[in-house]
Amino acid sequence: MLELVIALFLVALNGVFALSELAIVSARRPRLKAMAEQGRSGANTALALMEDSGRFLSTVQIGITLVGILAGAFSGAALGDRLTQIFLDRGMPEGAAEPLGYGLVIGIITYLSIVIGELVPKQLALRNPEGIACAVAPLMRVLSKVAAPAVWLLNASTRLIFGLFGPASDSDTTVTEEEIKMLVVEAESAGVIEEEERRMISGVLRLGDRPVRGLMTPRTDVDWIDLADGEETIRTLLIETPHSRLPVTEGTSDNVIGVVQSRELLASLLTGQPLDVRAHLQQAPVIPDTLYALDALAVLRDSAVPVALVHDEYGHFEGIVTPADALEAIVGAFRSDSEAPEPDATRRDDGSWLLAGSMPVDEMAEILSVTLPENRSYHTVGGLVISEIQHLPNTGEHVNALGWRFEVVDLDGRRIDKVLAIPLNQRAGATVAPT
Ligand SMILES: Nc1ncnc2c1ncn2[C@@H]1O[C@H](COP(=O)(O)OP(=O)(O)OP(=O)(O)O)[C@@H](O)[C@H]1O
Repeated sequence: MLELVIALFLVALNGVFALSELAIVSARRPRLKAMAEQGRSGANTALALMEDSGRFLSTVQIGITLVGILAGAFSGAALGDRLTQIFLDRGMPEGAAEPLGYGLVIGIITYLSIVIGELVPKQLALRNPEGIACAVAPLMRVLSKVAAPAVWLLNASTRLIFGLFGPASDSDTTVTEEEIKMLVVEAESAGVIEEEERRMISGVLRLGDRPVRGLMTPRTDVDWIDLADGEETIRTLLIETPHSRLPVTEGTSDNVIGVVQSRELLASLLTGQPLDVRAHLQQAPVIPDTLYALDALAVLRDSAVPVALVHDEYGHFEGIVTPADALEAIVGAFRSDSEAPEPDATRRDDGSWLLAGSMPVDEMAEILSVTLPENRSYHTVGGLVISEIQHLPNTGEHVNALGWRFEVVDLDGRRIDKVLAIPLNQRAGATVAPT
């Protein structure tokens, strides 16, 4: 009987080691940090064990190996003897009693070791790694102190063997952008950072992937002066524009020759001087629309004029970008004195979203939780709709894509102003063809 109790105890001990190992290895560091800040006991110890994972894993390995040896050498042999004796007492021949007795003991102990010693504790550990890590960490720390000399020997031997294979490759330690994004989402759900901070970090990371076309003010919205404009037209523009820098074109609208500050033109008008736009011209950097926003920001930083003129591959003037556009891509739209900004996306009670046609498509992908095709040629929600529908749509037309139905609800001229996005699983029987 005592042998049976010892065997079960060893199996359970194996389970404790398996549980502790998986819980501490798979616990998320930001969540443990948050628990430590909330005063949860064991959280700091678990973090310390994670920091020194080599020593912790060696301790667990020593524990599991010792338990296995003890279970086999002591209780296995003793239980095998006991069971063989029982079969002999019942008149079984010795040649059959011994293999049967030992075979049964090996089978039962193997079964219990796998189920109670490994599978159940590991499943348990995966369900709540941080909570279990906090609970087992103090015991594991005591054990790792007791086992320190043996652990040192194991670590030194492991390092020696790894040393024979040369230095570790960099790829193992490189953190990918995707991992950073996941970490930031986890940090937010663990309460380590605020939602607003998470949004800004995602916005900064997006700047490196987003072409400047996705955040520029398009040419249709730009207030600019043509050198051929009469004084009256320029006066009206200066009175009406809320912007302090205006691009200046000469000849064609694609030939932007620089920018002027509206303040300087107003000053010369107020002092009674003749309106000479060319005299106030400043050179602004010209950038291609495919340049990444991060690189555009570097161009603006090095430029004396904080406006970049965006041109496409054919040399057409496409729009302008200023540091304010980059900041807006990170923190969202600003309220100006003249008008409250309309949000790019508004969620409606039925789960659909009303989206601005000019909304950057990667921001849309984030709020709708969809993955955009790698080789896409569009940058805005309106561009997505046109690319899917394959023509300039009219109000009321729709197309199904990315698991959503996109319906054009408002046009501004030929420009798509508002799009209604409805999840397709909400509309039974939706089709994939434009109307
Ligand atoms: N001439 C312009 N026409 C249309 N949009 C412009 C013009 N100049 C700047 N913008 C846009 O206005 C937004 C704010 O830009 P920014 O703050 O750099 O200039 P601003 O509007 O002139 O304001 P400020 O007077 O503070 O410089 C950005 O989206 C920018 O692209």
